[in-house]
Amino acid sequence: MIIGLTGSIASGKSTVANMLKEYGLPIVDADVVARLVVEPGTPTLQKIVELFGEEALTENGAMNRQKIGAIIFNNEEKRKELNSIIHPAIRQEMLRQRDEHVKNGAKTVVMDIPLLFESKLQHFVEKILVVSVSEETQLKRLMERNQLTEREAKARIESQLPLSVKEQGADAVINNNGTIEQTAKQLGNILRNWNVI
Ligand SMILES: CC(C)(COP(=O)(O)OP(=O)(O)OC[C@H]1O[C@@H](n2cnc3c(N)ncnc32)[C@H](O)[C@@H]1O)[C@@H](O)C(=O)NCCC(=O)NCCS
Ligand SMILES: Nc1ncnc2c1ncn2[C@@H]1O[C@H](COP(=O)(O)OP(=O)(O)OP(=O)(O)O)[C@@H](O)[C@H]1O
Repeated sequence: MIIGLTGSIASGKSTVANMLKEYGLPIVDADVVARLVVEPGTPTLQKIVELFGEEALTENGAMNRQKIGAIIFNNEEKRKELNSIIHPAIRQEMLRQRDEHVKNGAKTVVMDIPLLFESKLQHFVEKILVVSVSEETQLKRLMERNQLTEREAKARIESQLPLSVKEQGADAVINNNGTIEQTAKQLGNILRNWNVI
């Protein structure tokens, strides 16, 4: 079974992905892949420099994540342009990793895709698991984790679809407002229900 793990920024996807790893399930992580495809020397990074100029790079020639984040979370047009460069490369590599796990005999593969709904990637997966939190919890955890002001955090949250919309497209929803233990318990129930464990 291919499970799509999604949610929104700081809703707890990585926290749940780590629990899934403990069950021994292979994870294909879109955020990790997004870093891989822009390593120095890649054609994708070259295209990003063409779009944003040399200031897209740090002194070491790597992508300047902070600078690009500050631009694209506040400018929809630039975000769409970046997405159109980087997303095809991310998709290709994610499918390659998924297929490799299946070839190596994995019965279940988890694809952790923050923008599963925004990018309409539902067809990549068989079951969709949404990790959800209230708007209040999301804002608080994002500000704390990334050391952002309320304004910066809200800009990031608003660049994604609301969690209420994502819940409607889910096969199962984890409510991650509570403790880590409560989240782990919900996950266990869902995996048993799906006969994964
Ligand atoms: C904008 C970038 C440089 C910011 O890097 P930074 O290290 O600060 O954040 P990180 O990569 O860890 O992403 C954190 C979260 O931001 C959100 N996010 C990232 N990119 C986007 C985007 N284009 N649109 C909406 N939300 C996004 C996701 O929820 C993601 O989990 C980076 O996120 C990036 O390269 N984004 C484009 C690729 C992408 O869409 N990645 C999302 C998963 S496919
Ligand atoms: N149940 C919980 N109780 C307290 N803190 C939590 C809980 N779940 C997650 N967190 C914290 O909230 C923050 C966001 O969680 P996490 O990094 O798992 O989210 P994410 O959805 O993967 O985010 P992103 O899309 O930005 O990668 C982290 O600092 C994490 O430690």
